[in-house]
Amino acid sequence: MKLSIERVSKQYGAKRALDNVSFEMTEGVYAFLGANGSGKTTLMRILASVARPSSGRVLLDDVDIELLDEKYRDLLGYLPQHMGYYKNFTVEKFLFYIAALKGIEKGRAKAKIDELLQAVSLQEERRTKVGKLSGGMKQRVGIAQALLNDPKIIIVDEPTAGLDPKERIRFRNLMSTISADRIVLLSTHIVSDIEYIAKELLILKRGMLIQKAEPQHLLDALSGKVWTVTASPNELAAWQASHKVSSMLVRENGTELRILSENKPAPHAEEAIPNLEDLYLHYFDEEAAK
Ligand SMILES: Nc1ncnc2c1ncn2[C@@H]1O[C@H](COP(=O)(O)OP(=O)(O)OP(=O)(O)O)[C@@H](O)[C@H]1O
Repeated sequence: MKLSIERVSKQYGAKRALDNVSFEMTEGVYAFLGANGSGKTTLMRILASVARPSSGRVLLDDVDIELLDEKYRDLLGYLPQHMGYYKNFTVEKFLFYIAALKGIEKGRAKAKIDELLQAVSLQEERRTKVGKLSGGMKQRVGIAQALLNDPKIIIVDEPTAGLDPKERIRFRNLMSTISADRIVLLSTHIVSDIEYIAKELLILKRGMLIQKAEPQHLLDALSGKVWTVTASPNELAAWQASHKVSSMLVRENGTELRILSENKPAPHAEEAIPNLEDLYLHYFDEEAAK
């Protein structure tokens, strides 16, 4: 299976939300990293066929998804950034309702709902009204509804927003397991969500795809540019003003700063192994500073 994005642009009035984006995906997890407004949601909506590109096209195994139409949607599972829920429906009823919309026969839907409620650990909430669930629980209902039709292409926009650390790990494992024979595309600001599971990272910046590569490849490119230095409290502000600081860790002998720098920033600085947080800062420094 191959999903090809060919020279896709999207214009909203004078705003170019996507600018000539091209790439291909096969089975596995792909993760969009991008600052706010970089075009992730716009691209995901186009791939989920709820929005159309202003120019360019999307092909599944070399056939335009507009021609495939319903056949394409049958293969699709989509969790939008802001999912609309029916508050008065119980979790179970909501999932049956979505299953019916997707044309899934009742017996099959029941088996699938049982399986998915277990996968997202919501068995005990199956008769709870959606309006009474916590944000993280609602998000798990959203993940379950996206998987109801056993989709071959899964598009999830910030799926872990609102999930606690345990739920994030669960979600990561679920995506990793199901991606063996599926294309999974997810967007996030939280880099730990995609560590270990992403086959490729796609870095979008102001509507342009500026990188698409294996995480390790991108991390290797940062090698020799990440350093740690230990600073006393009165030195911290100066370090922050003069360098890109990716993290700070309070230790007994001072604060350990993680710094991105082309050159060794101080004689006592020690080289560190780049991680995804460093990578995010490297690409989105100006956005992060805004
Ligand atoms: N319907 C719309 N009308 C006008 N402009 C829009 C519309 N949708 C998105 N945009 C603009 O297009 C750009 C890309 O937005 P998009 O929502 O795709 O970004 P994003 O990377 O998903 O951001 P976030 O991380 O904040 O969700 C932004 O500048 C946004 O303001």
